[in-house]
Amino acid sequence: MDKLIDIRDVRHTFTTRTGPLPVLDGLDVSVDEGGFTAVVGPSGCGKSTLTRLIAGLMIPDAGEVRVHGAPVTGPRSNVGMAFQNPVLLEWRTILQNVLLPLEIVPTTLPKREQEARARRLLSLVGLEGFEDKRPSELSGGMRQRASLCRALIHTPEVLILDEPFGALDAFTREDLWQIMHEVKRAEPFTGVLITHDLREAIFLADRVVVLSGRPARTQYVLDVPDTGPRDLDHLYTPEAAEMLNLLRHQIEIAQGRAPAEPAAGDPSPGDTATETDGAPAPPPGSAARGMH
Ligand SMILES: Nc1ncnc2c1ncn2[C@@H]1O[C@H](COP(=O)(O)OP(=O)(O)OP(=O)(O)O)[C@@H](O)[C@H]1O
Repeated sequence: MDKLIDIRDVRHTFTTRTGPLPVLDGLDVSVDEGGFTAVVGPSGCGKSTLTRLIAGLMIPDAGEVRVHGAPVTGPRSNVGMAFQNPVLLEWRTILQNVLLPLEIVPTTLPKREQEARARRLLSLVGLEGFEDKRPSELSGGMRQRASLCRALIHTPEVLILDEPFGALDAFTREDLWQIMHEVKRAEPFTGVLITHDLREAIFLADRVVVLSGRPARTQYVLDVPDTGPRDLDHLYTPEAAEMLNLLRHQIEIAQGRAPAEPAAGDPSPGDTATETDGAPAPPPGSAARGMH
């Protein structure tokens, strides 16, 4: 499969009032066309900065950010974004909110077809009948579903989801995970999901990238095996438990609460022991790569 997003050895330091703040230091992330990559890591490590790189909202000090093989040199209009706070405009109906990107990004789609597409997306996420409501008339989960339709209306090349379900209660969140699978089947997209929820990461994504603490580098990559259509029961299988254990261990390393593992080929510190002793092994069918 072709890489749609290819980020290599990216380094970046922000200038702040209190001095330089190194945020990224060796970031490698690639997302295949049609793939869905989740990015996890300690709070404040640089996950949202990564989404800004993909959207072309900032250019890194060093390294490469390519989309479809071309270097990203400025803001990209063909990116859809959804955030934890959906920020829908109260003076517009839900349908008008979903149509908003088409007023900003040039489109050749005739008006009637734009509206038909917005209605189709709303129906796909279960919001049929709510097209003429105002955002305040919807629950938090419904607003987030509308925000997802808005992010998809212009058929973006890349869909970026920055903790979109973080503020929702557990049941609503799980509903939305299932809706996401339905949306991806009906409207295939290439996705990048930023999340703090490891269950969400393995349920939605086909690849999970673990970032180290700040300045972030790519610490670990887990390819989630494709087990066909996923339902929530999938999260309670031994394979899922193993993946979650492994990712949790990697997060502990990223937070500095567990020792880092040696790179392949590094001399072992003891006669027989290795630093990976005690670390969970990758579950069968998954491919895991440590990055050093
Ligand atoms: N434009 C900026 N100027 C200066 N510092 C910034 C800027 N943008 C982000 N930062 C800082 O860079 C660091 C990484 O921010 P970022 O939002 O990417 O982290 P994050 O991993 O998404 O955080 P969280 O998990 O808390 O959402 C933070 O310390 C943040 O304060």
